[in-house]
Amino acid sequence: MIKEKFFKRNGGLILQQQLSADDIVINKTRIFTAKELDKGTDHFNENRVLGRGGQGTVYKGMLADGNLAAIKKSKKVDESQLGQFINEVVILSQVNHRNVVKLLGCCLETEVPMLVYEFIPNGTLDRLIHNDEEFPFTWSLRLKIAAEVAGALAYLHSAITIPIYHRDIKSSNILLDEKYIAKVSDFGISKSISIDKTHLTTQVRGTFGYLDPEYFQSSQFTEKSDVYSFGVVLVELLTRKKPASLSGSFEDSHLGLAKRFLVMMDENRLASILDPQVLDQRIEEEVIAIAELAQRCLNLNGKERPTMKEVAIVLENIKLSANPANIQVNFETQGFEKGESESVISITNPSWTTGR
Ligand SMILES: Nc1ncnc2c1ncn2[C@@H]1O[C@H](COP(=O)(O)OP(=O)(O)OP(=O)(O)O)[C@@H](O)[C@H]1O
Repeated sequence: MIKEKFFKRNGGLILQQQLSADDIVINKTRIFTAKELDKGTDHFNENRVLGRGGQGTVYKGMLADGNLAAIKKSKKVDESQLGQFINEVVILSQVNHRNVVKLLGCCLETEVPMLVYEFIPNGTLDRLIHNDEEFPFTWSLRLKIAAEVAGALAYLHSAITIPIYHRDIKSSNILLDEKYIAKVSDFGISKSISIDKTHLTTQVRGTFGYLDPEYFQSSQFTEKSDVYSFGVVLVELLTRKKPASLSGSFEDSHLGLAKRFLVMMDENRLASILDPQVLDQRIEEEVIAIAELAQRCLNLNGKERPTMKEVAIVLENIKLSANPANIQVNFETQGFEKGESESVISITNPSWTTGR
């Protein structure tokens, strides 16, 4: 039968094997029929398209139980690339975290395999930062999203039995739900270290602007490469600028955002690169703490970067001590306007600056 042929070709047997090795997982990951997904997306109607990525097209659909879902239909790929699809199923079915998008299951009996996720209604962080200027993107929301993503990555790196590296952290892979809770998505090129023990890859993967320069040179992906990419997301949250802008001034496009940010930090000119909305909100002490954290994440030497766990702790501490009455710092060293000096005194609660 043709369905069986596709199921086998799409890695269904490998998947069944992997999933049956884990009783808990098998209960969670459903195998959907082609019929249910076809019906739920109105025959993969163009007006149901949520977005298109490197791996395929994502459709909004309704499942037989009435729940909304995002259905990722892979591009036509040759058999060697099908592993990437199964990879995402195997990895995501081991993960259970409130800030990681939930995989509901997959469908392998069609010519191109499909993945079914919970539907996340508020688009991507990328859209919020760069395409939604009307949105009142408060500092506390930025801080909350950063802390949530860091928590999810810390969990993936260390809290589960087999560490998982995401390998493509960027603002367009961070989805936002109805309450603007962040959900990390797109695990297509992730690796759990049990699958790839050496982390030595022949082909450098990831996204321009977010890619760890050390990994780019050595092809050796480490947990610190995710830390670097997360650092770029922090800089996006601070500046509302694109990581690899092809438009704008020569200076903008010539140097990537991460590099420009590091130059500004070195020259004590942080204020000149910040999003004006961030400056307006008078939370300079927190901004400096986040900028310093981003600077550490972007260290060219991976070993010098903090772990995601450290990053998550620092962010939680900044959130907790985000009471301007308790924290005062001298901003003039980072090039803030002298006129803002009424909020400039000395540090009385430096816990977040040390990350402890
Ligand atoms: N669970 C989901 N709920 C709602 N929308 C989603 C969901 N997953 C993906 N999308 C939408 O589909 C788009 C494409 O997602 P996808 O992960 O395939 O690609 P990408 O991250 O944009 O690109 P690439 O795969 O090349 O890195 C996303 O930008 C998002 O708008």
